[in-house]
Amino acid sequence: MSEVGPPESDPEALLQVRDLCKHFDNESGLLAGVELDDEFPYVSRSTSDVRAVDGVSFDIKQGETLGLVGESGCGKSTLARTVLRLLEPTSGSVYFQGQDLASMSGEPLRRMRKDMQMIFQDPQSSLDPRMKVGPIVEEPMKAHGMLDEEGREARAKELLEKVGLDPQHYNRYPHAFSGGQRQRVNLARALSVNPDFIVCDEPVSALDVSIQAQVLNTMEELQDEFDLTYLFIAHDLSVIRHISDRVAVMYLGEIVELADKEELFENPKHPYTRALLDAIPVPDPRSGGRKALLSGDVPSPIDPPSGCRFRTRCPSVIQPDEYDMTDEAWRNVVEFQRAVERRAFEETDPDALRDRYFDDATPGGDAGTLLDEAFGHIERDEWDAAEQLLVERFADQSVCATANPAYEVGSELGDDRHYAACHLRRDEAVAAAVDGTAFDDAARSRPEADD
Ligand SMILES: Nc1ncnc2c1ncn2[C@@H]1O[C@H](COP(=O)(O)OP(=O)(O)OP(=O)(O)O)[C@@H](O)[C@H]1O
Repeated sequence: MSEVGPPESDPEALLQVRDLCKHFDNESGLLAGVELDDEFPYVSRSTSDVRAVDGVSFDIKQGETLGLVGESGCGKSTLARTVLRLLEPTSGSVYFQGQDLASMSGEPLRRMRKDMQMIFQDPQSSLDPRMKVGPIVEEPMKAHGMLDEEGREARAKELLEKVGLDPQHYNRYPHAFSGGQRQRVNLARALSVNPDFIVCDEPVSALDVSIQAQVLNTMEELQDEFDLTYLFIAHDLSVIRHISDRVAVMYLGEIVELADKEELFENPKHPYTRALLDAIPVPDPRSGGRKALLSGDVPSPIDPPSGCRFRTRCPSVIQPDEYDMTDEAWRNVVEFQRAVERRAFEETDPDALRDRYFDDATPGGDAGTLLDEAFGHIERDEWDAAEQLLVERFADQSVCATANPAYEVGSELGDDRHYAACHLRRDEAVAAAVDGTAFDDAARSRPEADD
């Protein structure tokens, strides 16, 4: 890892993460160490890795909050823990205050850890119920040999007050506090060792909405007062919008979009970000609350799709160059192919399927011939053959499947960079690079997918 060298990026960044990967050995999971093959030959056990974090890069500047958002299981917590080196990275680098964390160990790493604290989602289980809150707050100071006993008590009381608690409650046990108050105790504990950087992993998700805003406001006040830098993880976009300066959107182990908060919310460039934003509950009662959520399941991180990982659910997947269908006809092909993959219908009559999926637009030419072939397979109950044909000749031929997208486009709001991992942005990225609104490495696109 150390041969990766110092990353060339924002020299003022407090944290620089480059191409970070964390893969879990699948064998450490449920069937770890169990020899099944002889006894249960029909149980196939994959030895492939879970690619929980797979080539993630970003910077966080001193004093800013980077929000990290994504669906459950996309790798947010693994990324956070790997950044703090609570988990050993599989590859890639993390530089904190210009120092390569991977090359540190023993006492220097322990000292560096003092400057990097973490707050977890569940304020209940992260506080030892047998300890009073005063000693809980003092614990990290003790571990790092800070101050004497009296000094630690005075600092703990001062911090309890700073986070909005009554210092007189120093001798109370955690059960005497509400969820929001317990999270404030956690904040005081993290602050006790005077850190520069705090990773907040879903810190308000377990709290009532009315309490969330109060805790977030306190976190913002503390950030100003102590010049703190936050990596703030949440799956809730309204929380992310409240607290972040910039936002990174994560999908299946990768960052798919990263931009200034306003830019990301007002001018999202990735179809996944748009889908997440569309899923935010709308206050207007006539809208019926939530809009449609994304269709289809998130693929397994053991065998993620080639190219763009979102392509198997993307509503805007790009038509392969070799066809010349109308947009409607291509959308129908995609919808039909996904329906066949999911075995979403029982109908096998070609005319009925044509009516159902291609009523408004049927592809002609080669695409039409291939579709007829697929209809024939379904009519003969050869579902696997139909699926293989549709996937290989349509889905797998798209640039979305054959190349990894990575583009920088011009930012309309704010003057920060806007990264969008979507091939739909290819032309914009090139234009941005040409007229100088983006950066030198804009429009860089990674080579052909290797899987
Ligand atoms: N120790 C582990 N061994 C094997 N796989 C793991 C391990 N920890 C996490 N994973 C897998 O890695 C992927 C990412 O998990 P992670 O908990 O980082 O996601 P997340 O976005 O934080 O989800 P959530 O919001 O639900 O906490 C998931 O597929 C998860 O099952």
